[in-house]
Amino acid sequence: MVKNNLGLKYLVKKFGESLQSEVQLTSSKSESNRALLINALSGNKLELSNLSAARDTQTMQRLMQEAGQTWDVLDAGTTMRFCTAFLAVKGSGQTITGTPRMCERPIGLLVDALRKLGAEIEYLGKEGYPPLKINGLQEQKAKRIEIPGNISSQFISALLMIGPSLPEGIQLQLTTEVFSRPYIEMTLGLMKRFGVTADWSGDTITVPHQEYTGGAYAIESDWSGASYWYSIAALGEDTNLLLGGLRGESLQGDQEIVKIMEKMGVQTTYSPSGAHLTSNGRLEKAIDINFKTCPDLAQTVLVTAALKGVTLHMTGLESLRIKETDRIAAMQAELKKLGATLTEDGNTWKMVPGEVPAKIETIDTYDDHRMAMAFAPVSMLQDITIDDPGVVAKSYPAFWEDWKSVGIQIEEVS
Ligand SMILES: O=C(O)C1=C[C@@H](OP(=O)(O)O)[C@@H](O)[C@H](O)C1
Ligand SMILES: C=C(OP(=O)(O)O)C(=O)O
Repeated sequence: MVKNNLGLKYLVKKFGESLQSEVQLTSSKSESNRALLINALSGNKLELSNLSAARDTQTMQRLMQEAGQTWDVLDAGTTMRFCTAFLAVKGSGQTITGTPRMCERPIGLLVDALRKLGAEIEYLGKEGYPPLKINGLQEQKAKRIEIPGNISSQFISALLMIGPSLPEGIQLQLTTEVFSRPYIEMTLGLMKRFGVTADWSGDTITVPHQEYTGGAYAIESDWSGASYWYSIAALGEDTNLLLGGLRGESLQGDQEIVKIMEKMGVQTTYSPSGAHLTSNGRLEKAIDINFKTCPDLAQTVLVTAALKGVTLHMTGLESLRIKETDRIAAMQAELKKLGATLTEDGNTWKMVPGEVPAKIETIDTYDDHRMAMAFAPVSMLQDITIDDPGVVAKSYPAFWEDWKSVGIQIEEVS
């Protein structure tokens, strides 16, 4: 089990002032975990700096260093999918497992693809889910692999990163529309940074056999983590906030938060130090958003909109059901506490804000870091209690410390 501080709650006190401050943001776990996999596949040729302190990244780093018989990824999706692909080329009978929730998150499409390439993979529990026992491929049996792109882009990223190490390379044919596409582009972008070329034409991505080159790379700050600060800025008045370490040209699709929040009052400009957030006074009362390219922003945007009286018409939320928790169900329950309703009609969702109660009930977090971080900005309007605040460690361990550093008061309650 992942040990969060069970039983602990944080009372985040209302912060009624205008926020004039700066924060050095945590770095991206998505970039970090890709860089760590590429480093391992390259024979440790990379010089990485600013690796994320996220538990998901620390776990990835520890597993790669220990190289033991049992790889426990805890609740880290990327770590599970990337290490499974790594073991499919380098493994010799290792077991890979994770938390009970991780063993409910699908991996069948990745396993099918790796088996076709020639790896021997056995399901130790339920077919299609971790835990797995993996023997690395002795001989490559296929090069062209068909894979749906609408379940998790992490399967595709994992296959692409091992592609150059395969004797014949890999050719992926994406058989459905692609969700979370920017994460695949991030993968290809980092591979290119380390000397590997790939071609994405139509629905086919081709990676020839080649060697990763070495080189130095500083991981960028985390745009998903930045989204909670955008929420604070949207809910506060007269904000002036510098988020250190973010770049205007990012590999991360969650930079989309800039465009979304422009419609809810936050303007972004860049300097060499990072992203500067100021208030722009705008508020659109109904917004259409497709979260297909940025699913991790959904919770932040839903909470911000619910509190600003903005109706959201949404598509692209399908993958939320198979993340750290069923995020649709969790959001339906918790948004109710803010007086809002989230309804589903086929492949579309609608969030209608309501009257925000004068005292909001404790927010439950469902072992999901993004539940805690998305609801914390309620404190711009009133006191809010967040259950199991330690969940943030998965991606942003310094989250609460960073909040305190700008003057937000937090008290432990039980
Ligand atoms: O590749 C990545 O780093 C990620 C891809 C996304 O997952 P899916 O591709 O499963 O949507 C995202 O939700 C996750 O937090 C990180
Ligand atoms: C879904 C997430 O992570 P993962 O899939 O890597 O567990 C996330 O960080 O929101």
